[in-house]
Amino acid sequence: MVDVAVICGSASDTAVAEKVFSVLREQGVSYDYQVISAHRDPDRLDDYIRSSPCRVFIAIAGLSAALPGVIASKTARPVIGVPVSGKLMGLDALLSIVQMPKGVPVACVGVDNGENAAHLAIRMLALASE
Ligand SMILES: Nc1c(C(=O)O)ncn1[C@@H]1O[C@H](COP(=O)(O)O)[C@@H](O)[C@H]1O
Repeated sequence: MVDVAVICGSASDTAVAEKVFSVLREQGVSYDYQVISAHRDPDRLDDYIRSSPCRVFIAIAGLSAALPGVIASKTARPVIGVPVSGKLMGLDALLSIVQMPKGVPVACVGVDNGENAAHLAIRMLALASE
């Protein structure tokens, strides 16, 4: 059983994931880490979402960042997206994550701001434990 599932679209997003881990570790929150692309490996992503016992997902992705939205389409658990800076300073990923259609919500933190994704996840978890 883990509290948070952290998923990156690519191993190249690891530096942003490390920011998430550092806050979660500091606060004693358990997490699982996976690199799974919704674009490149949709079936494995589907399997992971179905089998993960986590309570919150943090999805980290750059470029055309479908990952957080695809996760949100497959679970009712909260999804926090972290846009990663890349070719367009992260604006492409930011807009991909923020502009979700109604009914499929994704919370979005600032570009490369893995720390805030972890802090927001911790606040969500606190709702259930208070
Ligand atoms: N946005 C996505 C998705 C996805 O949304 O499924 N899969 C990979 N990516 C992003 O592509 C960028 C370049 O990836 P590579 O470095 O592997 O070419 C990464 O920032 C990743 O998050």
